[in-house]
Amino acid sequence: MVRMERMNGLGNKILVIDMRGRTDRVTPEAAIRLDAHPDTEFDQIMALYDPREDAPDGWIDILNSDGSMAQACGNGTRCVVDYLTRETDKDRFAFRTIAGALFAERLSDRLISVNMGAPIFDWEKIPLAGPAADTTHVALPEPHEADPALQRFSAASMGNPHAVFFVPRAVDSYDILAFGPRYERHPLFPERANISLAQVTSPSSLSLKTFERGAGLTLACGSAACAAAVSAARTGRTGRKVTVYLPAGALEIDWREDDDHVIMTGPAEHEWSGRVDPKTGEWCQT
Ligand SMILES: N[C@H](CCC[C@H](N)C(=O)O)C(=O)O
Repeated sequence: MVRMERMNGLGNKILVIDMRGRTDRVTPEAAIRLDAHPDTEFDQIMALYDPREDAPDGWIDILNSDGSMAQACGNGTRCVVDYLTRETDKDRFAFRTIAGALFAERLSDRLISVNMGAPIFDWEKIPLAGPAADTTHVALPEPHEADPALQRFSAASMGNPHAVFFVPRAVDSYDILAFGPRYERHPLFPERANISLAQVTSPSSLSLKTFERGAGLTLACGSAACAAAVSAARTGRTGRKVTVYLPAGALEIDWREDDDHVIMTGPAEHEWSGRVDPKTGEWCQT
């Protein structure tokens, strides 16, 4: 059994599983068993493995609740930092995931910043299934909704694929469950996509709701907040510093001019500690 922390990032349900010192991996079977129990159901598992030369604070595997691997998880990364700050007085961390290097900094007991890297707008790298000259306005081929606001989106990758639909009304006024699953698996998205509704509320703020790839409707999606903020800035809807409002709070996004990197700042919350068998998913609270 290894240490497992039940945490959340603005309500995004995270399990941090500490695999340091081991050579095995958290299995998809364990992930599916953990998600099947109401106390351990999650959006993402952040599995932390031993440091490496190119990852001084550890390698992180990100597992969605459907067992699929993800390249980025902003809310989950903040939870890993919060977990590690209970064993060290370090403030700066360098990880690596399948998408590359990932840097984070603890700003206070409540706030953690994650450098999510530079957004990717090239249709082939997002990826989209076909050419898109302008990824700020991509028309979604049939099957799509009748509402014109749900027929075109801005596409971006934060290491993981995002489709952001800018809508004129409150994001909660749309039934995202009616089209989110179909849009997530639309043929235009060869690696599926995180589907977000964004309502711009000022030149420096927007509200967001996301149907996540591999996890479904979540209370918050950090990488989607980044994708929505850069898409809003690209289309002149906002500046490069945006507050993204979610049901449980806000994320501050800063798309830096100097290095094109996106810095996401927000909280992480610890709920309970436990232990888990990474092979079978058998667990207990401690
Ligand atoms: N479902 C996402 C991964 C988690 C993203 C989200 N929880 C975040 O905080 O960034 C994907 O498969 O691309």
